[in-house]
Amino acid sequence: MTTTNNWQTSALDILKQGTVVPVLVFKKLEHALPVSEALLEGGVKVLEVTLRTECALDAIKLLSEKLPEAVTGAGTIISGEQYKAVEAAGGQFGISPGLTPALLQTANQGSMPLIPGIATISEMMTGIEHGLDCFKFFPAEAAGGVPMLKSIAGPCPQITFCPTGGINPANYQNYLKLPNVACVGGSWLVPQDAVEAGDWKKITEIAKAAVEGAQNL
Ligand SMILES: O=C(O)C(=O)C[C@H](O)[C@H](O)COP(=O)(O)O
Repeated sequence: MTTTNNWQTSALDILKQGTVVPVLVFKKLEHALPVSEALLEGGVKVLEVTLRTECALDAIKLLSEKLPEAVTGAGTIISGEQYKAVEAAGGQFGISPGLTPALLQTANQGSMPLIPGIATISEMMTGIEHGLDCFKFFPAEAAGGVPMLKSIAGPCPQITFCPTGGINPANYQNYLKLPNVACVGGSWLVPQDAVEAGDWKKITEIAKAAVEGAQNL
């Protein structure tokens, strides 16, 4: 069952727009703009706002309106209802930690690309059956890391990944060197203590270092 979708852009286009994708947890709506501006200043363009906090949808709406130069989407989508809510809020993409056939069917009826998470070959095959060729690999480090992605590239070289989970400044380049990895995601890019302290400069510095380190690998 290969399903075609009417997504406004492809999942691969989204993944290719930023080599490092911050996993954002906004506890307060007022943090959304300054944090995102600091990330843009550091060269980070794709923003994954997790739906883990109450203000997440409002943050996606705000960033979509105020920062058109960013590519704002949602993380932690675990239901079709959440997918639709993100779409309605103006999100440009959705990322989920895992996948279910119901979620994939909802996404295939929508206009927003979904990048669902997989940790096993069988989950990836379920995604492929629904017409997908881009996945989050989550939790990357715990689920086999770089060796797992190298193994998957054997039978399925056409599949592209955004590994997330346990990625940090010491290991992210190892992932980005793989031909089946377009970008990596992680919370290390936006430390909560910097957000709480309003240290936007620090967030720009971390972003800049990560983006520079991703170039010329
Ligand atoms: O919220 C989601 O949608 C998730 O799937 C989980 C996040 O992607 C990871 O929690 C990020 O992992 P760390 O960079 O190790 O903190």
